[in-house]
Amino acid sequence: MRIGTRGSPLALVQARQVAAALEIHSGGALRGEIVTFTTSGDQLTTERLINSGGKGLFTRELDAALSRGEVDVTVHSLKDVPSVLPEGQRFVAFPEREDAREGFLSSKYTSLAELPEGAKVGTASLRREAQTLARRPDLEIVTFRGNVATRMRKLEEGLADATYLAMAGLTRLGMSHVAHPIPLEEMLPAAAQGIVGVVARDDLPEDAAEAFDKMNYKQSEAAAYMERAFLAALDGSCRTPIAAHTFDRGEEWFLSGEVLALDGKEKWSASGSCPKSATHEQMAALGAGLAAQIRESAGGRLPAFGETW
Ligand SMILES: NCc1[nH]cc(CCC(=O)O)c1CC(=O)O
Repeated sequence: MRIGTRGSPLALVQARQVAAALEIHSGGALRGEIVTFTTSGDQLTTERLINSGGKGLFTRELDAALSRGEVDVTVHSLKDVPSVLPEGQRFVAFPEREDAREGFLSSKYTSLAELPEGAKVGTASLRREAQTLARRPDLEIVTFRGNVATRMRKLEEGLADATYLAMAGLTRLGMSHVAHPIPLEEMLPAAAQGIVGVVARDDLPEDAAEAFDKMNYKQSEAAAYMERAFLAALDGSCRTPIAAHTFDRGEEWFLSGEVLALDGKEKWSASGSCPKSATHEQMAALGAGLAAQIRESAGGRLPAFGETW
């Protein structure tokens, strides 16, 4: 099986884990060969350009390669995957979710609360920017892009006093020790953060489909459907101030979502639950329902997402 992926260190770790699981779950009958692609998102270096580049920046080239049959499956960080997959493609596995929390990185401070008045926080994420300003309007946001090593160097150079990275990425790279995890209730992560999605064409052979089904985790799958439905109903992506997370409450899934004004001065939240036995449609209905509640309570004051692309 040819496994398409971005070439970043994190993407490669994720693709290799899928390749290893494929081999195990097919009893050695199937092997994975990693094929790397550079996506439009990888080429972005200009400040804020990422916010005007459109949806699917990190997936477009992989989607095309899968459609053309150059690869058999693609592996993605689910939070970078647009709400609607290309025609003829479907998810075949959501492996075990990694730590979904945000990580706080700083050489001097251990949390947002400790930062002195007017300190600089580096991020290129509109969600992290809005969530930061909501709690600390005095802070200054500076644009921070690049991989983990680049961002840590920027911190050391003093370009910012602190930054955020997803614990999932850091943990997969064996670097979770550089960050202070932020409780989920304190800073709700991006929808699908920490989840990996495996995508195939509709014509995936049965033996491969079975192997992917065995590496699928019900928890990751449920969270994927609920959080992505919430996001889709708000027409957002990981570059808009929308956050969502699914909590495990025994017999039920508890979905919590929020949308913020770009300056963090307003915040709309909604939450609800559904039984773990719910169908994908019922899960998606919960996500869409919470989004509708937020639209109603915001009454036309939601940021105009369409215009931020
Ligand atoms: N938007 C970039 C991106 N996409 C996935 C991850 C981390 C891994 C994950 O959340 O699954 C990151 C980096 C980050 O937000 O710190």
